[in-house]
Amino acid sequence: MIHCEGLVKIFKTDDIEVVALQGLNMTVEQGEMMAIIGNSGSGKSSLLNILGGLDRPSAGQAVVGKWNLLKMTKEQLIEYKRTTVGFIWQNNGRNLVPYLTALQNVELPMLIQGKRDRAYAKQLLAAVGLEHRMGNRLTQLSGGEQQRVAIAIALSNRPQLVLADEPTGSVDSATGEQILDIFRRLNREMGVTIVIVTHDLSVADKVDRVVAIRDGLTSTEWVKRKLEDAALSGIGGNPTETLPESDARFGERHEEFVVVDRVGRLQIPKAFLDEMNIAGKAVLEFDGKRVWIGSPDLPSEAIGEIGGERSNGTGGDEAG
Ligand SMILES: Nc1ncnc2c1ncn2[C@@H]1O[C@H](COP(=O)(O)OP(=O)(O)OP(=O)(O)O)[C@@H](O)[C@H]1O
Repeated sequence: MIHCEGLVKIFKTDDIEVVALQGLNMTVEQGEMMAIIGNSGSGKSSLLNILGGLDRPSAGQAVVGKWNLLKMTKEQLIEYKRTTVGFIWQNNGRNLVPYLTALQNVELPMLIQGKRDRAYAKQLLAAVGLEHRMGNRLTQLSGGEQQRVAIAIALSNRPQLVLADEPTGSVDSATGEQILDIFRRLNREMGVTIVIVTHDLSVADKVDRVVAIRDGLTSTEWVKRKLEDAALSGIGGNPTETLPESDARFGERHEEFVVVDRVGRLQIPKAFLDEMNIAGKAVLEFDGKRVWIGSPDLPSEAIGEIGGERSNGTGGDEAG
């Protein structure tokens, strides 16, 4: 559904250039529900805005379904936004009209496109659990209910892809959980691909996969373990070491992978680099099964020894 390769986004202001995405690679399968996680300024919104057709990439590849986001004309971009993608923001004021009812709000984008479908609008509001609130004005709804109206609106053009930027950011945790459950149901029942950008680690429990973005690049990926795998201990090393905010509970349920791009580049977590005293360059050794990364100050036999110990299962934490 989504394929980004070497994606670059540069923001130019008068005297400064900010490289928000530095050659990012990411693939999302059709029908997947996944989350993108990362610190403030890591490039999450830049990526989501590109995928939503709200902003143009500077270079690289970004393909969503049949659409090539780098090569689209203005007219194609409008058509893409109208037919393929639905957007949900944390601040849902961006796509809600306060003095209209919930139902009128959902019908509005349909009207603009000349395709009003009251039955479908009602069906969407029922799907987000608001059948009893359809006739209420937005000002009469709670923040969580308004967010559910925003989800119904995002689905009003029957999109194949829904992009949600911090959808649980401004609601309490119980409402946040409800919203994620709605996403999951829509994903299962309607087959919509869902990409959620968040700081919120509890989202990870509700999605199939989490991709971390660091400095404008995908760095680490966590895939939800199958139940039987989760019962086994020790798979995937010690994920909590590199998890954002070290959430051990999350680590127990997900298997961690480092993202390696087509030309073999990967990101080593800063904590590991500091621990190993690596700055600027490192030495690499391949023992036939694993690649070991060490500081240039470490004699190469030492890396070999560590490798030997590890493959015998007696070593400590992994270095590479
Ligand atoms: N319109 C813009 N003009 C200039 N720089 C920008 C613009 N939008 C984003 N940036 C810069 O690009 C980088 C990535 O920003 P982005 O908003 O994508 O990060 P983010 O991960 O979504 O952060 P947050 O979680 O705080 O929203 C930051 O350094 C930011 O300052």
